[in-house]
Amino acid sequence: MKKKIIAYERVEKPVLKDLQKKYDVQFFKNIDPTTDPEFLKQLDQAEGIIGLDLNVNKDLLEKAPNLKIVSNVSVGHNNLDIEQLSKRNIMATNTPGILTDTVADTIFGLLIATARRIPELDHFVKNGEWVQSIEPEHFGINVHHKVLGIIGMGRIGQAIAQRAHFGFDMDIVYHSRSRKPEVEETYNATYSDLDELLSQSDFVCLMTPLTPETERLIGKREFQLMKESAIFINGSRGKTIVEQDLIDALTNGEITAAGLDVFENEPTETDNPLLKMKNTVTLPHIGSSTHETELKMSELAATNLEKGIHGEKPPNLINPDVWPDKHKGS
Ligand SMILES: NC(=O)C1=CN([C@@H]2O[C@H](COP(=O)(O)OP(=O)(O)OC[C@H]3O[C@@H](n4cnc5c(N)ncnc54)[C@H](OP(=O)(O)O)[C@@H]3O)[C@@H](O)[C@H]2O)C=CC1
Ligand SMILES: O=CC(=O)O
Repeated sequence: MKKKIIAYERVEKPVLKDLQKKYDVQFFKNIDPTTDPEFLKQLDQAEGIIGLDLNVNKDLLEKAPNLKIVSNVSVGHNNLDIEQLSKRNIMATNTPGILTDTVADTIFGLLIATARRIPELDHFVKNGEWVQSIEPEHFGINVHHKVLGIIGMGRIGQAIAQRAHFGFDMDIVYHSRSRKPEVEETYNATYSDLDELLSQSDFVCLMTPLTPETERLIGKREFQLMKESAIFINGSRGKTIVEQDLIDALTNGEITAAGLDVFENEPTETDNPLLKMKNTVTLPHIGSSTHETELKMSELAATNLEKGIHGEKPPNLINPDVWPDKHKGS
């Protein structure tokens, strides 16, 4: 009998087709996984789950007695309760590295689009408002030679630093849990505590994972520490900031603009005030969403999944504590 698999929300078609040849795979999208009868039926038998952003918590795991692996098609894994997974000896995997450059491109694009007001002025031209030469009220802010503060100098943070240093002659200040001597040397970056980074930077770019330590990391106090001319970019997760405090900071002129790829709730509410502001650029969480990179992510997630359901060690195991002693070193 074919092994049962759940594919959830996003697995690229060629990868899904390939998996469907080998396993009994059901694909679910736009359902409520806590109540959908077909999902719950498959969950009862499933040995593997592959997909994006499924909330894998104690409740779901209690309904998944045969599960061996949850394979995220993302590098972020804040949707997974790792403690509960490990308790049940279930593997969790993600897709680090292969999306790094694509996400850094997106974040840098967002930064430039916000500083140079590209979406706003695109709308201005297409709307027929460009009827005479533009006025200073349409001018933007330089990106090159400015100070870029990066919070979370991991894989993606470093790829952003590379673009900023070599492409735009920016001065880089960063904050992470640990110092990175190699990064400091390669990108002439300076380590700083969070408050100093916030007060020094022309652009503040948030690129940490969402964890209990980073949840609501940037709120009212932190926005008030930023320069009034600062542009804030969030590429991490929406819940790493206090969204209402960002709305207030933009409304009160405590900072100049914001570029956002992520929101507290996704999809965000259509009446979110951030969507009505001229000084925000908003994206629907597309950091890694190019055809090439999404395919690679699905392929890597499928490799992780297949290894896991066949009792082999997946390359991107997040909770190595589940790997039995007899397999250590393999
Ligand atoms: N918008 C999008 O589409 C995408 C968003 N992401 C988000 O980006 C995140 C980062 O990805 P990636 O760069 O690959 O991950 P990494 O693990 O390589 O980097 C994470 C960085 O965050 C730092 N960090 C963790 N906790 C804290 C903290 N409490 N305070 C300060 N810094 C902290 C880490 O510090 P240290 O190195 O010292 O441990 C590390 O430098 C993902 O987890 C995901 O949430 C990822 C892909 C796409
Ligand atoms: O947000 C996307 C991810 O890969 O994490």
